[in-house]
Amino acid sequence: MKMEGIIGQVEQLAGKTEWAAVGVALVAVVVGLVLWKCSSGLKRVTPPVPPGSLGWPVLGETLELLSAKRANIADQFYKARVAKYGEVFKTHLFLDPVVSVGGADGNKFLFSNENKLVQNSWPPSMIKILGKDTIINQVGERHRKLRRIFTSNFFNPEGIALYVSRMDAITRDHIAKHWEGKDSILGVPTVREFTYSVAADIFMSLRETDPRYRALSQTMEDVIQGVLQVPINLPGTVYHKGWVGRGNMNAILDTLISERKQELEQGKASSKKDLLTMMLTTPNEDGIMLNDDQMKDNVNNMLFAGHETSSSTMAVALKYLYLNPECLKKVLQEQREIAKDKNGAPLDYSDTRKMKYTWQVVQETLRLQPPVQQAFRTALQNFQYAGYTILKGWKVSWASDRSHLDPKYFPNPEKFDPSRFEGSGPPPYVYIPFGGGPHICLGNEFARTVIMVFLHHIVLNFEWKLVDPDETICIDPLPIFSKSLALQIQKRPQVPNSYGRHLLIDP
Ligand code: HEM
Repeated sequence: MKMEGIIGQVEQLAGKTEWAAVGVALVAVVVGLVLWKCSSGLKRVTPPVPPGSLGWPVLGETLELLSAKRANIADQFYKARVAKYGEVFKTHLFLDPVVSVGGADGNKFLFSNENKLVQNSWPPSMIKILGKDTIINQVGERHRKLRRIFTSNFFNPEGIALYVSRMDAITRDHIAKHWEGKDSILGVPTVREFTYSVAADIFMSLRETDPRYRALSQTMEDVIQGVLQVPINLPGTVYHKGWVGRGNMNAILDTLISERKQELEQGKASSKKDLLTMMLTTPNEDGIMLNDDQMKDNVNNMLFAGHETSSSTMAVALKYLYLNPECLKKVLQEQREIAKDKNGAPLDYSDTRKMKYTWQVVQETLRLQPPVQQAFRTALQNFQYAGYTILKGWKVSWASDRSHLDPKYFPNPEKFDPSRFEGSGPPPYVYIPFGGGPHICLGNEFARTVIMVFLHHIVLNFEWKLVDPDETICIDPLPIFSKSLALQIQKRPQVPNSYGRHLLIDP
C-alpha cells in the first residue's frame, strides 16, 4: 500500500501541476524573504550559527535528503555533512532553516531542553488533520497534564497487562483469517490489518462484525495519507481526502463515544473496557475531564501514531528473521519455551517480558529501520550549543540514522546483530527509535507487547520465505516495501503430545 508522502508532495512542488507551480512561486517569494531575513541575522550573532549550507532557495537541501531517503541511505546525507562541518550543522529542510544535532551529546541536549530552549514542532498540515487537541500538538504544562491522563491508567505496565489476553485472542483470530490455509500473502497489508484490528478493539472495542470497523479503517487510511501533503484543501487533492476522512472519522467516533457514555451510565461498561472508557473516566490532575473533541483528536492521534509504526516494524522484522536464520532459530527456541509452560493458555504480560531475545531482534530491527527517522523542534529563543548560536524560530532536528548507523556506537553498523542489546545495551541517548524527552513515544510499551504477541504466534505456527529477498525499502516518510513484502508461507510441522495439544517439531 503506497503512501503518497513527502516525496509526492515535493514532486508536486517541483511543478507537476499548475497549482503546484503557483504554490511554488508564492512559497518562493515568502521563503526568499525569510531566507534573506535569516541570512542578514547570521552576520550579527556571536558565536556564529553552525556551519553548513542552506542549499537552494525555497527547497534548501530537501530534495537531497528526500532522494537519500528514497534510496534508504539517509545516513549518508548526514555523514557527508558531519564529515564536512562537524556534529552540529545547519541545513534547510521542508521550508525551514534547520540545525541538525546528533550523537549522544546532541540527542541528550535536545531531549533535555524540551520546553526550555526548544519546543515540539509538527507541520501545520498535520495538526489541521490530526486536530489541535492532539497530544503531539501540546507543549509544556498542557502536554504534561494530558500525557499524565494516558500514562496513569492505560499506557503503563499494569494498564497494558489488562489487555494482553485480548491481544492474544485477536492475534489467533487474525492468523485463522489471514494466514491459515494460504501459501502466499502480502506481508505489508496483512500486518497493517493486524495492527488495525488490535487498535480498533483495544482503543474502541470495535470488532469486524460492526460496519463501523471497515468504515473507520478507510477513514484512517485517508487521514494517514493526507497528513504529510501540501495543504491545498481542494477536491481531488490527497490532503482534501484526508480532511474529509477526518470528518468521517469524527462522525464514527461520536457514535462510539455516545455509546460508551451510555454504557458507563448504565453500569454496563467499566473504565477498563478500552481506551475510550479510560478517557471518559479519567480526570486530569486538576479534576477536569476531557471533552469530546479532545477525545476524538487523541483517538485519531493514537491510531495515526501507532498504526504504521508498529506494522512497519513487524514487516521489517519478518524480513530480517528470514534473512538471518540463526536469529530465527533462537527466537523459535525462546517462543517454544514460553509455549511449553502455557499449554495453550493465552499469553499474559509477564510472558511478553520473558521474550528477551525476541525483543532484542525487534530492537535491532528498529535500529536498522526505524519507522520514525527524524523529528523537529523549534528554538524558543537564541541560545548557544557546542560553540554556536542557534537562532530563535529555527528548527532543531534529531535523526536516529545519525547515531544508529555510527560505528562509534554500533560497530559494524550494517550487520543485523541482536546481541548488541544484551546486558545494558548501547550507551544512553544513541538508540532512539522512540525519540526521547517529554515527547518520547507514549505507546512504546504497548507496541512492544503487541509485537511480541504477534511474533510468538507467527513464529510458532509458520515458516515463511521472502518471494524477493532483494526487495527494496524506501522511506516516504516511513519505510515502504516496493512490492509489499510478498511471502510464501507454510504451516510449521507439528505433532500431538500426550495432552492432545500440538508439539512443534524442529525444521
Ligand atoms: C514500533 C512502534 C513505534 C515507534 C517506532 C514509535 C516512534 C515514536 C517516536 C519516535 C515518537 C517521538 C517523536 C518526537 O520526538 O517527537 C513517538 C511519539 C508518539 N507515539 Fe509512537 N511509536 C510507535 C508506536 C506507537 C503506538 C503503538 C502508539 C499508540 C498506541 C504510539 C503513540 C505515540 C504518541 C501519542 C506519541 C506522541 C507523544 C507525545 O507527544 O507526548 N506510538 N512515537
